[in-house]
Amino acid sequence: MPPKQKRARPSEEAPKAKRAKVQLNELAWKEVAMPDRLDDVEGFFGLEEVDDVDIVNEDGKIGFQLVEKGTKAKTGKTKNQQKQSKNSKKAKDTEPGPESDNDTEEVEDEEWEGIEEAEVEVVTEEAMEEKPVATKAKKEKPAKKEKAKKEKKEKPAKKEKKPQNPFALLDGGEEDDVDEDVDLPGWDHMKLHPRTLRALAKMKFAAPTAIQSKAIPHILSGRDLIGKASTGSGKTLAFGIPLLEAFLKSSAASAEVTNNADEKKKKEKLPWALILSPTRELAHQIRDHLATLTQFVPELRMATLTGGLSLQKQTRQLDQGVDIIIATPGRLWEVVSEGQGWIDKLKRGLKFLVVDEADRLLQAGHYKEVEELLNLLNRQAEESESEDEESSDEDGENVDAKEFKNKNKKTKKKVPLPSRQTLVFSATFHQGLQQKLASKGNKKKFAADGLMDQKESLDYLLKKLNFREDSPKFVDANPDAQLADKLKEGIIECGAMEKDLYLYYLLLRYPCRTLVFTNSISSVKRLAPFLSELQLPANPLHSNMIQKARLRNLERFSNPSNPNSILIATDVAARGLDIKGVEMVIHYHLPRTADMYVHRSGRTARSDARGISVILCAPEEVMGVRRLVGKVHDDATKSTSRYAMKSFGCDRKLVDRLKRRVDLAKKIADSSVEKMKKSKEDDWLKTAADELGVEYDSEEFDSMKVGKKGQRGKQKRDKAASATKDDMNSWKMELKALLKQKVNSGFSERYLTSGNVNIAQALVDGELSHEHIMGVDKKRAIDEFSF
Ligand SMILES: Nc1ncnc2c1ncn2[C@@H]1O[C@H](COP(=O)(O)OP(=O)(O)OP(=O)(O)O)[C@@H](O)[C@H]1O
Repeated sequence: MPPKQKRARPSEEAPKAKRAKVQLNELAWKEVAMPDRLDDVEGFFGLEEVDDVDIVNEDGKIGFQLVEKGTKAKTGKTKNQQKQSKNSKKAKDTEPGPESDNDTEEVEDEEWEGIEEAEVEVVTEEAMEEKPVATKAKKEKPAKKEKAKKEKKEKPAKKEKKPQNPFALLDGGEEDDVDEDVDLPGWDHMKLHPRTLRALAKMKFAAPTAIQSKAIPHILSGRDLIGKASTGSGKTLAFGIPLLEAFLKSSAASAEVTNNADEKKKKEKLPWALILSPTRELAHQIRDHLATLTQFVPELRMATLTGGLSLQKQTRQLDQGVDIIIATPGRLWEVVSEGQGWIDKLKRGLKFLVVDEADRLLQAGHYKEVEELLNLLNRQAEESESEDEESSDEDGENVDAKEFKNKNKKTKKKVPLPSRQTLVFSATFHQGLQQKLASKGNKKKFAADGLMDQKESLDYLLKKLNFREDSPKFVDANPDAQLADKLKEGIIECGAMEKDLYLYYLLLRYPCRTLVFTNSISSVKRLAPFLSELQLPANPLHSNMIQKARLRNLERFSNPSNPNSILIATDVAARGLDIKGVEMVIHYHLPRTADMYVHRSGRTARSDARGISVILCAPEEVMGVRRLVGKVHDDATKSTSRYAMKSFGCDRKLVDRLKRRVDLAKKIADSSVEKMKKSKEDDWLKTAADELGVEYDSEEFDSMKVGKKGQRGKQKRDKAASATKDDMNSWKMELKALLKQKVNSGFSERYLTSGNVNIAQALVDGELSHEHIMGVDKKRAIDEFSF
């Protein structure tokens, strides 16, 4: 990775005949394919490579040379070459470098240090004229054709007859002739481009979902739109398909423009769509999804701007020219603050602005950045033009920097309507939104439902979006229900202290990919080891974890080889995550808002799948559940359906039998956690006391620290921390013995009699399953609902 501010310098020597120099940025960098997952693949996410480049060393000066077509291309990034470049650069240049970027990819950045400053020499004129886009398209085609040919050889019969089903064409591995017709009657009415249809066929999406059916035609006709649809209902493609259609249409139109007419504009390659996402994980998910959709349109280029990856690499991607930017507001703000004129480019280029999960953008602390970004995007074109002139005439200060400085000083002018189309999507827009927009926000009207702050902010944000129309099209794909069709909801009423027991019961009785939500980080920290003691390994996920651990745990949770994986998470995992096979969501705590319940529960029953959401409800939460039902289910106000949430039937006898296991596991886990916490705290306090030169007395400190209110909790924690090694050992032995016993009829004798079986290992090896422990056939929680 190149360092932050270093750029290639013009050579001081006279250029050799017919050799032109280009910047590293101008090469056709290609992203290295990574497994289809959300994480950053141990730091390799976003790795790029370039073909047809040799590294040359002329008189100790490192450079790059494009090799002629037909000759064997070498990548410019072997480790040795990087080191060579780096070393030689270091040897030559003793000037202090720019301050290092504190981004997460320091290692990779370090390895690239020095290479950015090297010059790139284009040997042939033909090569020089190749634009990155064209290079990419040309290079990918032969590879695809070869693959298709290979597949054709393996399945020759399929090519002969016209496929009966629309997907057969793709299954047969036909050549990628993008103009070939794909017959997908479900999509007929939208008159989509053959390349879009081909991708849909490959994804096996035979027909649009409701939100896609309702929203896409309006977007295609040029309307601004607010789309609401339940979780997992395909909102990403509801905006993704029209974006692709518009791109295909505009590239067809621009192909008709004669070479001379708009040559300059074509070269500039302005971004024409910006998608804002509240989280980095979502941004990558959207990108992956759109990448699948646009797989037959290699000339369309996307860039993801999110935290956690090198800012320089992302900026370089932008410099190469992108069509669609998918960004989190924080990182986009950073990019525009860098001052490379990006706000100006966005203003001139954007044809689409998409805000996904708009209500989340308000809650996540991004609001300020979103607002500032929209302010800048909405600024009058003339202002930016005059600043442009100033900046180039005077001190060369960039447009963005000036806009930042002046944005508050300017007298407010009427914001002109933008030429871009604005699309806003979420699962939790309320129904009165359209009227509110039309009335331009009567704040008093919103106060009635007690959610004043959020709705006021939302109204404000929507105004900031500066829709072209007074009343943008409001499409609600599920006006009667906020939750997915195939989601079943249940409630287990239990004592507050029994939640662990019922959680264990559910996980043991109904093994499946399960997501457990809690309201606090400390609960996640406690429950993960607790379940682990019970031989149910659970992956924790909360915002205090380092990003890499979060991503790794998410990846483990979504690993298809473990269909019974468990994730214990705070609401950081509540929105947007599209993880295949999540069958059950358990609300260990009642969510704080109805919207959060909708999003949490929406991690299951996605697309056409079934799923179940169960609330573990303590007596003090009953009123909250009633309020929740009233908000989420419209028909809940009718006396006949007062309880839209059915009581989830539990085998109470079985629950009783699990009690001792749970008690022991709790003791072991709580003691371990408290011991660890205490030793960490003691270490820290001792060091602090040493530094201050005072004596550290833990008891005295504790009495000062904890008020009366916290005394009970503290006593409990102290008790847990004071468990002796012998206590722990005897609990562990007893638990181990209990875990080997059947809790129901039909338990495998092998595990009853063979005393030295390592149950955890047997579970991992797949020799032993939950059914063995339970002594019953696997049951699906969803099947327990017979309504
Ligand atoms: N037309 C279609 N037919 C079948 N499956 C589809 C179709 N469109 C999208 N899907 C699939 O549905 C799943 C959910 O889509 P998506 O993530 O876009 O949902 P969403 O509405 O944005 O959910 P959330 O509100 O939770 O973010 C994805 O796995 C996607 O591949």
